[in-house]
Amino acid sequence: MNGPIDILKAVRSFRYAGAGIYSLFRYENNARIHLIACVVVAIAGIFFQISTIEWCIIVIQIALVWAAEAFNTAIEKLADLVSADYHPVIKVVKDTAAAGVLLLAISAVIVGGIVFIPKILLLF
Ligand SMILES: Nc1ncnc2c1ncn2[C@@H]1O[C@H](COP(=O)(O)OP(=O)(O)OP(=O)(O)O)[C@@H](O)[C@H]1O
Repeated sequence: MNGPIDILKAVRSFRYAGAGIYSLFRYENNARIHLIACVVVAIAGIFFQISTIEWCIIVIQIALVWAAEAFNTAIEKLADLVSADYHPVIKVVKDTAAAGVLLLAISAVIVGGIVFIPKILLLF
């Protein structure tokens, strides 16, 4: 882009991104599951009074899973547009995009375990 920064264009981009976030949580089942998991983790974080650094790591993990879910959904929609019928390449594209979400979800569960399991054990 040449010339000064276009603030209005930046604001419009935020609005479009906001619409994407709305549609993600409104229509995508997996994104809703991640949202519920996030609320549970936030409640646990408050209950166990986790440290600032633990909050930072958990927030990064949650954002990674949500971002992966957003990219996965975008790829799925594009794939459906490119080929509504079965196609072996579409299968690989969708499965690989889903694998990205799964890998980050596994890492989030491991991080959650490392942070919360010792605190849960202390309750007994
Ligand atoms: N057009 C297609 N060609 C080949 N395989 C497909 C196609 N559409 C879906 N699949 C296979 O079915 C799986 C599920 O695809 P689908 O698009 O239903 O995603 P999903 O995980 O059920 O997500 P959502 O319910 O949010 O759409 C894919 O991972 C892929 O293996």
